[in-house]
Amino acid sequence: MANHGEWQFGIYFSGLVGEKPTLPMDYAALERAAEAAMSEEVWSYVAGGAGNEHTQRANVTAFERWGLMPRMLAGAAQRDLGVELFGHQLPTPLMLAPVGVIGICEPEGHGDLTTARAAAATGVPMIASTLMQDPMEDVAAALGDTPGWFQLYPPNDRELTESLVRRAEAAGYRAIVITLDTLTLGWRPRDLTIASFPQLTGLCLANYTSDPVFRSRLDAPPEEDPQAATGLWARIFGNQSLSWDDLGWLRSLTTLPILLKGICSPDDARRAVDAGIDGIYCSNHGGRQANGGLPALDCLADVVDAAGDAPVIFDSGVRGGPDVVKALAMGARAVAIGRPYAYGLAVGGQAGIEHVVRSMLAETDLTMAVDGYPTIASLTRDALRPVG
Ligand SMILES: Cc1cc2nc3c(=O)[nH]c(=O)nc-3n(C[C@H](O)[C@H](O)[C@H](O)COP(=O)(O)O)c2cc1C
Ligand SMILES: CCCCC(=O)C(=O)O
Repeated sequence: MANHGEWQFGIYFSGLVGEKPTLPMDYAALERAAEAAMSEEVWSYVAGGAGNEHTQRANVTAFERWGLMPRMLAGAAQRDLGVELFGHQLPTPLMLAPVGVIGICEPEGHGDLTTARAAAATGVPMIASTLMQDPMEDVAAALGDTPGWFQLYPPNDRELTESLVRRAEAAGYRAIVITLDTLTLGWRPRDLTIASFPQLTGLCLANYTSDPVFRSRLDAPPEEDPQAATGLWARIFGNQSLSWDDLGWLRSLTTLPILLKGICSPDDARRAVDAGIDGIYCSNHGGRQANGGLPALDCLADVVDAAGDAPVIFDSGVRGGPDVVKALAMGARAVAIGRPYAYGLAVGGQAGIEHVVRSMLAETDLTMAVDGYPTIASLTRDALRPVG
């Protein structure tokens, strides 16, 4: 059994064992190292966002507008970061957000499997994207006992949608996350300039090309005519006519918990819960889709209030332990990271992801220790004050 507790009490400090760390110890250094490690195409794709990237930057600076109130003598010598989600006890509230094309962040092109192995080693759940270089079954096997959720981009083909959900169930994923904010791709100037997007996504169609329904739609197998497979994928990927009326049908496909990702409006959160959705994933896709929007953090509290008993997962702009703590205090049940672990993978492979995860957990744990919050339950909105 892997030791998932290495981050506790901040012992994940290379300095404590007297060695100079070989991996970056802060986010700015991680970003610089990732840019140096990645090709220009991959860097533009992963680091970039929509438009002039205002929303992407605002996601990060939104955290600076909130401060944590330190409490003394609060019994925080021992912390418990455990949370319950859909009947499962998780050791920490951290999750790996779905990053389609994570495979390309690793030269060997098996970044999905590497991510799953890092998730297994740290006990931090992975949300596996529909867009992967390795099929979901292989990724689920690499996760072992660590929970995996499957992120669904519902294609414009009901039979294929059903097949993907059934496969996810059979492979052992424990929840389905339906992403709603990317039914079409946002305006991404960096990708438009480098024009690399079709090549990069074309590498990540393993969940489609391994699917019997997808294959049945092709005249020749994808191995013989990859271009036709990519063309078909491009035609069925977007499902812009998806509506609230389709949720009943999506709900009927599985007994697994379903979450909707990309929810920022409290009205949408309410509507989702009314439609039998089990969890809300508050996110603006890390600022990669709509520019000119609100920072995701600014939407979180209202979404939590509207979701009632349904758990809310949060991502977009989380860059360190204090951000995790602030999102939890706002009411998120769990907090996910996207770019940080993709950069970890580019810089150090599996060890790089583990380093990012353990550093973030160590900083979360230490923030709670220093500020006097022993448990996730002790983190309420009372712990937060607007800065200035
Ligand atoms: C390169 C890249 C690919 C992504 N692919 C997906 C995806 O396939 N499905 C999805 O729901 N979200 C995807 N996202 C969005 C992430 O799940 C997450 O919402 C976002 O990265 C969080 O913001 P952060 O990068 O600031 O942490 C992707 C993000 C990045 C950076
Ligand atoms: C076609 C969607 C690509 C994956 C994605 O979600 C992203 O790049 O943000």
